Amino acid sequence: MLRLQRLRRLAGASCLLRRRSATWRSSTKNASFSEVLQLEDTKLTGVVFPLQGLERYLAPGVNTASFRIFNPGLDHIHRAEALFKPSGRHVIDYVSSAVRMDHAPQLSQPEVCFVGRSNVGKSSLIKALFSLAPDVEVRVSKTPGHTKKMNFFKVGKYFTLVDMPGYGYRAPQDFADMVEAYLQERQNLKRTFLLVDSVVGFQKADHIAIEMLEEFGIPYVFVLTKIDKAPKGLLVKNVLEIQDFAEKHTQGCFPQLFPVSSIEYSGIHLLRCFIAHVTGNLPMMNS
Ligand SMILES: Nc1nc2c(ncn2[C@@H]2O[C@H](COP(=O)(O)OP(=O)(O)OP(=O)(O)O)[C@@H](O)[C@H]2O)c(=O)[nH]1
Ligand SMILES: [Mg+2]
Repeated sequence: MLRLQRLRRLAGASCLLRRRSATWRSSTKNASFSEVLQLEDTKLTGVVFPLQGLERYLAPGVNTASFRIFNPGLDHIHRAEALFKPSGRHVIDYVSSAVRMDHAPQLSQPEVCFVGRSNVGKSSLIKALFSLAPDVEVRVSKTPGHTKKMNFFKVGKYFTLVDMPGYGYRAPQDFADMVEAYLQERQNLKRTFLLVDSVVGFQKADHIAIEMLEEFGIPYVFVLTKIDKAPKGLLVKNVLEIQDFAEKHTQGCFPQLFPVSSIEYSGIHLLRCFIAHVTGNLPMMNS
């Protein structure tokens, strides 16, 4: 697809954005894995492995093999958490922001980035991932189009997380220039997380972003956000649709979706573990 055409479509595609905004409840309950381990089994599964927690709502016979492709043990999840906790010389911090690639910090450590429609919950997800490092400031807002720059956060010497501006409604003018260039040029980019809102499911702008990631041939994975907000039936429908799409219509997408709630911390511990894994920081894992 012509770059300019995609640029316009990504920046301008008006989506069915829900204006009904959620208030940010800054609960720290279940932020740490040791707290989660105190939960009874069903609740623990729901918080740590939200996909598996949904299995009981599925019709008999639905194939759930792809729900467990990345299926670490609790010990791996615990080990991964240590990377997200600052200690001694292990510093987690905001590095800098950039609107152009030549302003992006020169970092050689593995990197992952978070993309998705404005307001889908990218910054909130990063804030939840960093909830054990409360000094790290990640700004979230109920107003779509809040994040205007690429924001780089360094997790010690291990990896970098990048919070991207959103596409679609109120995307920054230079969105596509900045994000396309980043995705194409960033040598140390190990995985792109494409966030989809669990209440609204795939939107037109998401398909444009998927097309772009497929065209660039870079590995990506879907994250389903705000699962605390979606009624169970709708959540299950969107989960199955996205899993099916990833399996049948993509090349570069990891075939397991990661559902999360940045408010209740569901899926956050597993996602920390996946990030540690894809950045090469859990060498004992072979899944
Ligand atoms: N209920 C609920 N609300 C959430 C969750 N994650 C984010 N939100 C809310 O969604 C709104 C947008 O969150 P942000 O994290 O700023 O979204 P963003 O994708 O970074 O948005 P832009 O920077 O504008 O692209 C805020 O009002 C958040 O409180 C979640 O897991 N559950
Ligand atoms: Mg943001």
